[in-house]
Amino acid sequence: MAQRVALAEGGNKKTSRVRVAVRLRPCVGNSHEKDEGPCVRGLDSQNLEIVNWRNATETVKYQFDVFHAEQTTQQEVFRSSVKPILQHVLNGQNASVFAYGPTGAGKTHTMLGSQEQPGVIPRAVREVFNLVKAKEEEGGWDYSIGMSYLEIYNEKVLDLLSPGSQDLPIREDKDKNILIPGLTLTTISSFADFDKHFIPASLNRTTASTKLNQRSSRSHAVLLLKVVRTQRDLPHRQQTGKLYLVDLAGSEDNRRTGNQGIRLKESGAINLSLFTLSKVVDSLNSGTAVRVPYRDSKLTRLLQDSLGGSAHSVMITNISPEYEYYFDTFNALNFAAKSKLIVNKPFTRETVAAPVLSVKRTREDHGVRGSVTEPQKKRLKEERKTEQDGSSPSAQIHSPSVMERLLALEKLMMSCQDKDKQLKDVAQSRKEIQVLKEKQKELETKALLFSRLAGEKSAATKESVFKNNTAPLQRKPSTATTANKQKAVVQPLKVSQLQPLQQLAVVKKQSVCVKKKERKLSDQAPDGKENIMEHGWESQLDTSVLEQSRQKILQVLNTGSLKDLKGLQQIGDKKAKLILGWREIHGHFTKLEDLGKVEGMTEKRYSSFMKTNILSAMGK
Ligand SMILES: Nc1ncnc2c1ncn2[C@@H]1O[C@H](COP(=O)(O)OP(=O)(O)OP(=O)(O)O)[C@@H](O)[C@H]1O
Repeated sequence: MAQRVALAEGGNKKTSRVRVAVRLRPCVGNSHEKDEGPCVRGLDSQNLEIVNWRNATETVKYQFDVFHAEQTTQQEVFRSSVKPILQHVLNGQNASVFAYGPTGAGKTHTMLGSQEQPGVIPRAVREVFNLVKAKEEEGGWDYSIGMSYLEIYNEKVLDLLSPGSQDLPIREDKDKNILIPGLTLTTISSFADFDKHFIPASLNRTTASTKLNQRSSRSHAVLLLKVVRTQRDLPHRQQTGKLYLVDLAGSEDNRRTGNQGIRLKESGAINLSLFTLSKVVDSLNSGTAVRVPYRDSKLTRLLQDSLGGSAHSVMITNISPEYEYYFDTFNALNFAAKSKLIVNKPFTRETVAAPVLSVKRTREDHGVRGSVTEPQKKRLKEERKTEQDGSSPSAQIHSPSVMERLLALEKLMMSCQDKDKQLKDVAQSRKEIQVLKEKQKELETKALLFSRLAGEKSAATKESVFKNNTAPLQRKPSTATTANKQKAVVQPLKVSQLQPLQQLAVVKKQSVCVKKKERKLSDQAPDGKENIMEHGWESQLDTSVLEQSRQKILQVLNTGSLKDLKGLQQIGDKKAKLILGWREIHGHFTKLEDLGKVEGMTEKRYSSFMKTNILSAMGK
């Protein structure tokens, strides 16, 4: 009997890298902020630079697939970043566009826009209808379009087309398609039809006023357009393509949003899901993770298809020009830089109404993305070896122990809000910074000597490569830097951000210790259990409770204030500051073992830290 059978692959097996665009919002602040000038600006249609707060004379440069400057219109953003991927949806493939960035940077403006300046969503829907019309005229296939619209609010999936509905589950079918049973799918036959459903549903989205944005999105909103095309003649092939248009909630620094109560809870959920998104990206980039943590948040579970999955994806990172948002912008750019390394494998989803032998799926088809391939293993082995014998020039140039402390201290000086305390801390920190800078200089002189010997380009040549002819960006006066600091004391972050696998290739002594530690901590016994020598006490505990405690500690490490960090066992003032500093430089701790990379956290201290904190959390 004729049967509809899913084909494993419909045709296109090519890989598709996540395209990353960055859009800079115009300055919308008061005149005082405008006087300060922007902290970031575009250099051309792909490159931009941001002031380097660590050095008054330096900027950090980034390159993306597209850079949209302040004056870029909604039409241009759509035409260059979104329109090219829409055609795939009509061929049974998935595509997704998501707006990422800190609160108030223009994500909703980009995705939704306004009546006068419609954004990506209305333009994309209109374009899909246009494409369908043109295809129908070609003949041979019938098309139907359906829409769903949901928000993820406080880790709940809510149907915006059916307000009042309960939290919906997210499931995955055997072909790795992400499904939401119970989600309304409304058939639409024209753009006007879409508008009729979309506008009232948008009003159901949860927004609220915070100090940084009058109408801040408190949820991640996802519009899904499902295009099904069916062949008119036998064998009546049917292809289903999905377009996800996602307006993410913004990452928030609650010291500045002034969030309290319910807003603070929302913010916790937003930050946690964005943190998981960052972990997913790290995991995909490292290529070594056994498991990509998609399931750790609803957002990543839903975007599983779009990140390292089967979609043609575009991420539009929105950033703000004002100094007020400097660190948010910096973090967003670093996230965007690592996201552009992700590769997706789009394929056509097709069914036919004829008896078809089921196609055997290869291991790759099943999406075993995280497993370590032989070449990857070899590369990792080589990297470890390089670090251990110190033969990498970069291993000689960076010194995290000195540099991280320097950065952490400077950051603390810049962000400290309590004025009295600031004066005291600044005097103390200045002294420490001076000592650290001397050490840094000493290391650089050695590094320079080494790289000359190794025939590398000198630091001066490297610096000139980054020079451009445009006038320098205005630098906000900072107590942490001096005007005569002509030589860059640190490498622009770009170098390490774009080569995550080499990020640990730092000073020989430390990296050897960190690597060994990392390997030992993450070593798995053949049966998958953790090394009993390291974690013997853990095996006595209930695994789910243990995992909960670990997650709690990880959350404090990633989102806790200085006070929260000091609330952890064995974390004093100095260590808490070093953790904050590490966070500023590297973003979040992907896993607890990363704590081993923080200055002074030896293997023994780490084990003892974990044991004490977990047992104390469990009241033992
Ligand atoms: N490109 C732009 N041109 C003009 N105005 C803009 C632009 N981008 C953003 N804005 C304005 O900036 C303000 C904040 O933008 P928006 O609400 O889109 O930020 P958001 O990133 O979605 O914030 P949140 O995460 O808090 O929801 C709005 O008033 C918006 O109209």
